[in-house]
Amino acid sequence: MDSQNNLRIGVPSKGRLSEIAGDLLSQAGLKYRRQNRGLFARVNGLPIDIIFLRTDDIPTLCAEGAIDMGVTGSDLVDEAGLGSENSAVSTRMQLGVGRCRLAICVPDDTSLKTAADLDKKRIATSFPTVTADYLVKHNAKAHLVALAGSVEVMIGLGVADAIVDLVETGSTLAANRLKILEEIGSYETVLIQGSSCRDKDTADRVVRRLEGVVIARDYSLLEYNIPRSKLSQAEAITPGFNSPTVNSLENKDWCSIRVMVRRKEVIDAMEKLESLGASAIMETSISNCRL
Ligand SMILES: Nc1ncnc2c1ncn2[C@@H]1O[C@H](COP(=O)(O)OP(=O)(O)OP(=O)(O)O)[C@@H](O)[C@H]1O
Ligand SMILES: O=P(O)(O)OC[C@H]1O[C@H](OP(=O)(O)OP(=O)(O)O)[C@H](O)[C@@H]1O
Ligand SMILES: [Mg+2]
Repeated sequence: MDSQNNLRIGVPSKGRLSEIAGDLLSQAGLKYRRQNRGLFARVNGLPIDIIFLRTDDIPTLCAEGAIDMGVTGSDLVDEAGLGSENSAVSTRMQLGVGRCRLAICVPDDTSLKTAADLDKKRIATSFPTVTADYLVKHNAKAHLVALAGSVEVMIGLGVADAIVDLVETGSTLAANRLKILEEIGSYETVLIQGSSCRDKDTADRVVRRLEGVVIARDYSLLEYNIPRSKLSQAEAITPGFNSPTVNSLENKDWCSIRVMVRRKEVIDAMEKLESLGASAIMETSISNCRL
């Protein structure tokens, strides 16, 4: 196939999402070699090119049709003004990683109570579009100072009365003696697709492959034996992704169950199943799946 028709996927060239995106694509069987600081790589055996870009440029370049798909933060999709329905990009998948919140933050000892109190104040942020939208909804007219980074120090420097920035663990806020006044939104890493995508079949294939990895990361396979008389109670504890697989055992009064369970619920489910009378309860991790 002519490489001009290859599906182009934009991947962060540096920063925290660069490794996250690379690992996901590699686990989904999209193998490529990035040479030195090259900005382009061809995927082995598939009609796909990887373009390495700044994370915050990926939504706009996808909307412009320069790339067909991209891995980026949903916060950056919103900030590019592309978060609404009917826009030039759509979110194909939430990737279950890179979770963070965007928040209005103020000094620990502030007298400010709500977003409305920010009227006539100064706010420093790397998210002027999302911030302006939020302030309009809360009837506050503030002066926005748009910056590329290190936003948390701006109150101390006298540049602003409040900031709007991403918060993950909250440790940067604590280190700068700031606290959250209001949360604007919750975000995560997403796979986006442009409306003029040049190869929708390959794009769907990429989505299916990534779904296999993302679901597998979230779930474990649980197997156990249970008396048939307890089957419906066991099914209530582990309803499964679709429904559990029930197999017969030599002893007709018993059956064996195979079921997918959210990883964070496994220990709790094991305890409940044991109390119910289940035996040989085993958890196996899954690295990839098709449901
Ligand atoms: N703690 C966090 N701080 C900032 N961004 C985060 C955090 N956790 C997840 N993210 C996501 O990562 C995106 C930033 O990705 P980027 O590739 O620019 O990484 P970076 O490490 O912030 O790079 P840079 O050094 O250029 O600031 C955010 O838009 C957000 O979606
Ligand atoms: O709640 P936390 O876990 O502390 O994470 C949030 C901090 O991390 C990010 O900064 P980054 O490291 O990207 O530096 P930057 O400001 O230079 O972009 C973000 O802008 C916050 O400052
Ligand atoms: Mg950053």
